[in-house]
Amino acid sequence: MTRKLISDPEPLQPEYIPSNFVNRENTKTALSNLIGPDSSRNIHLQGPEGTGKTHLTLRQLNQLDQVNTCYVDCKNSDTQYKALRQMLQSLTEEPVNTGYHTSDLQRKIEERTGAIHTVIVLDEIEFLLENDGDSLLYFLSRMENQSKVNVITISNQSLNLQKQVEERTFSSLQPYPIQLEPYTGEEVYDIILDRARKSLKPQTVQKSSLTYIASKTTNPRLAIQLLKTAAKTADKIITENHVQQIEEKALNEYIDQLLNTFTEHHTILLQAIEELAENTDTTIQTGDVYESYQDLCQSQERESLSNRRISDHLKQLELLNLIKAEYHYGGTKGKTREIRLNYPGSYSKS
Ligand SMILES: Nc1ncnc2c1ncn2[C@@H]1O[C@H](COP(=O)(O)OP(=O)(O)OP(=O)(O)O)[C@@H](O)[C@H]1O
Repeated sequence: MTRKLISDPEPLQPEYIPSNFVNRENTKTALSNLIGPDSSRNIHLQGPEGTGKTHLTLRQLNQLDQVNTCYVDCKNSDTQYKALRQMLQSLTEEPVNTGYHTSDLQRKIEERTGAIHTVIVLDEIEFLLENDGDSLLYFLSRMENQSKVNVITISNQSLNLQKQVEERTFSSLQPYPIQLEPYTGEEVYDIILDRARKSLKPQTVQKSSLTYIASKTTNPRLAIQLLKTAAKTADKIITENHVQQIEEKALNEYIDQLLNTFTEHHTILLQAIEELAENTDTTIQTGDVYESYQDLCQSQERESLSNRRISDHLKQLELLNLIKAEYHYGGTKGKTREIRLNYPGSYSKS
């Protein structure tokens, strides 16, 4: 990162957890009452992208003493097996080899959680539920040491947890629901103002440029990315005009970051959809996406994946909210999907 305008790059990084959260007092209080050795409640946190679900939870975990914590990002650990390995790794602070059977991992986790209060966070749980069903949640909801465990599930707005899991799982889990509402423009303004104050040199950002960013998106993650890209590229001062010039670059960096734990095929697939979207005002058929994806693979001399795998990749792009899909059932082709791009904020590709 260039340092011309930036005095401290940390507050602009995705993993930076702020000490002050703008307007989330109620959520902070709820989390501190519900998580920890005095509680065995399970929680389901839900809300649109960037509303602070992950960082508010991590902040709460950081404040707990004498407690084991396991954080699992289900985007990467999207099967019961991978998630259990990740949990055991967190609990033992040692690598866990792949030779174990699922039931061995479950037993070891039960042993560990019996000794000391444990908080298990399953972030972006929709990826695991979509890919592998609810067997992990069922196991967690029936563990022996329920009184010593908090299970926290976090999901985006589209998941209906109660519908997605079996009734027996939901009724033993009984998660306390916490709903996070989207931010207003003023709240996004306050969030980026705070980041600008902490990371930029004095008098390097015009107020109108922050107002402009806050008018473009209610997602603070994207807003912070806009500020960061603007700060890295401006000469002396960030003006509204400068933000307008770097918007597309910032959007691309934001999307790269969302996709950085996925494969190159996800990127190629999104590129195929972008190209199709440029040439049509209506929705895109899945068959056209496959074709266009295969053409792109060929032009890049890469082997393309099967339709079955590409279908799973499309679902993941949908869960990342980068595309919207409408499903149609019946007819000669069985289940079909119509797709359109869904870029964050009020952005579309020019
Ligand atoms: N109230 C707030 N005050 C300050 N910063 C915030 C606030 N809410 C969110 N942020 C910042 O916005 C970014 C996104 O937050 P976070 O990752 O916690 O959101 P999320 O709801 O988990 O998003 P997603 O569902 O997309 O994973 C982070 O940089 C976080 O620090």
